[in-house]
Amino acid sequence: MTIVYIGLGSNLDDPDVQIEQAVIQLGQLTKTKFVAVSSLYSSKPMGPQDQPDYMNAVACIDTMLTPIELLDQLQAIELSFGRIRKDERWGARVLDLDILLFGDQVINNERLTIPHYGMKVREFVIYPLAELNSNLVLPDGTNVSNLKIQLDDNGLFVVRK
Ligand SMILES: CC1(C)Nc2nc(N)[nH]c(=O)c2N=C1O
Repeated sequence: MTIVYIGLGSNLDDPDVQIEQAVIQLGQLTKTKFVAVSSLYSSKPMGPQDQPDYMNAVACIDTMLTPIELLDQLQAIELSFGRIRKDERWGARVLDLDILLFGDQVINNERLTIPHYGMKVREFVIYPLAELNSNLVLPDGTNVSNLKIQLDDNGLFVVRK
């Protein structure tokens, strides 16, 4: 089994409901045990500002799936929520499920970049991740609590514990 952290994001069609429903779907992944989910956070859009604020959370699972098997299942969930893969890059979306960390694995191939390429500079990832595990150390030795201290909260706030 491998501990995996997944970033959840939504800013369309009742984002809080999208996140809650997505968490239920994560609990139904094959060969996987659901471990925990962070509080629900509201965050300003990173990238184009002409879109609604986001709802973000981070979930933790313990899985026997391979990284690609997990990616396939997460992309299927996104599609089932109406996410069109050709969504405008950095545009509004109904649901984003990003694999942030897959154990201490470092993966770089055409389908997967793990750890997630932008996670260290995203308060809407680092704050919920530190909430779940303040002692977490990334594969490159970076401590998540130190990353949180260095990151401005950019107006991030907890909507629901
Ligand atoms: C468009 C981009 C980069 N901006 C985001 N901005 C925020 N605040 N939250 C997200 O989940 C998010 N996801 C994205 O994909």
